[in-house]
Amino acid sequence: MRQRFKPWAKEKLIEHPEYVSVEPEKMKGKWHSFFGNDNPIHIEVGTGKGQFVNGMAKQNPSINYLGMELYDSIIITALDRILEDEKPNVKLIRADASHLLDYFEPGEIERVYLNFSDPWPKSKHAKRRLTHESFLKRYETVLKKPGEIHFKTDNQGLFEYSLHSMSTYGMFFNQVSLDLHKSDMEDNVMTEYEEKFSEKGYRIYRMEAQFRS
Ligand SMILES: C[S@@+](CC[C@H](N)C(=O)[O-])C[C@H]1O[C@@H](n2cnc3c(N)ncnc32)[C@H](O)[C@@H]1O
Repeated sequence: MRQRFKPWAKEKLIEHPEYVSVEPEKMKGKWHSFFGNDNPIHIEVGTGKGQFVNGMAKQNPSINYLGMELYDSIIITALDRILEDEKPNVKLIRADASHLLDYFEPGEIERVYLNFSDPWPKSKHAKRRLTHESFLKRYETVLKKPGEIHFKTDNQGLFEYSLHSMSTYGMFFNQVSLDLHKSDMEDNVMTEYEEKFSEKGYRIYRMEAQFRS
């Protein structure tokens, strides 16, 4: 995602500790208290501008959504979206998924969403893909068993890589769609990238994968 440097973004994030955690290590094991309830917590890794987590939070008030994003200048738009109508069940974490184990206790999360993750097409960059084995290990640890990953992308190469990486890891698939917008899924919440690419006529791929318990 293209980002413009916004020097004021960090300050604004810090002004809203009720919605954004910029020091997630301090929240390890305490995420339910951040939401003020024991409802399941679902995270979107690489939430971007937060359209998905905000839409999901509106659609499913008894699930807590946590949007994780690397960059202040991008996550700031997700915060603006939350502030527009102050939903209690969506919060943000400005953090790098590579350090997931520093932020969450084992079993603290109930689902991981990966939407339109950066494809890193060169094979020398495969380790950076969010569905690389090293990331799957981290997700498996922080997820409550059995633990699911829901994944959407327009990128056929990344989708094929991810199917292979997950099945090699021993995961199985509850749903696989090779053309989501022509499928019968009724409650799909679109992400920014999904809107942009489907308007251009690109096909959207989707899967629900589960770890073996
Ligand atoms: C292509 S965008 C997709 C944004 C959004 N999910 C969507 O579908 O519209 C991918 C986002 O993932 C973020 N990202 C990439 N690697 C990450 C990581 N290791 N931890 C957290 N966020 C990451 C990027 O900064 C970027 O905003």
